[in-house]
Amino acid sequence: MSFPVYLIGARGCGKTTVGKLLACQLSYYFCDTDQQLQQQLEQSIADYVAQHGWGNFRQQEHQALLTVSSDSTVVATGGGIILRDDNRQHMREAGTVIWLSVDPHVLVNRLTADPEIGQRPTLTGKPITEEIFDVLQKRLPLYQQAAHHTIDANQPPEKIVIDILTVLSRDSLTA
Ligand SMILES: Nc1ncnc2c1ncn2[C@@H]1O[C@H](COP(=O)(O)OP(=O)(O)O)[C@@H](O)[C@H]1O
Ligand SMILES: O=C(O)C1=C[C@@H](OP(=O)(O)O)[C@@H](O)[C@H](O)C1
Ligand SMILES: [Mg+2]
Repeated sequence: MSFPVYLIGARGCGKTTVGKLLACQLSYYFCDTDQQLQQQLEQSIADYVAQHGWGNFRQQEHQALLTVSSDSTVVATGGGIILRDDNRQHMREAGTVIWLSVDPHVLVNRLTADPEIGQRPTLTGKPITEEIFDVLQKRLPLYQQAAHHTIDANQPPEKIVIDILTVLSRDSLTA
């Protein structure tokens, strides 16, 4: 059975980028909870959060996670998916959870180069490249608790995909 593969990690760790490449290599579908949400809501995350707040966003995000969770699918989640217990439990039980672990200074460089501010409004009121250190510090235990595997994602996307395929093949051999 080809269960879903969930990519988790901080903003800018490469969930969307690596997810597309990984899906291609696995001949899986690719879904992104942020893209799913913005299409369904017909507005950017920034606009939705400005109007309805983060609490309502997290409820929408939970529903998007359930919607895109299907067999033979690579799911790129949003960086805050791990905040809800039910999201962490769902992903761990429904499929394989891969944490793309990236050094915060590398995240700063990537988010500076490509902030995608419509999708990534500030979480704390600080600029997203400043808040990343505190946000990541608070979320580390949740990424660790949710993940079946941790991958060093400070590398080029293609190398990350190779490392993910290696752990997935080990899983299938020991299943
Ligand atoms: N492994 C990587 N090496 C260098 N740049 C990367 C890597 N993964 C993603 N990026 C770049 O970082 C930015 C954020 O990537 P993205 O896939 O949107 O991350 P996420 O979905 O985790 O927020 C994009 O500009 C992307 O091109
Ligand atoms: O870290 C977070 O709480 C968020 C990360 C974003 O997704 P990416 O991690 O794909 O940027 C997006 O879901 C939203 O801005 C909230
Ligand atoms: Mg993304």
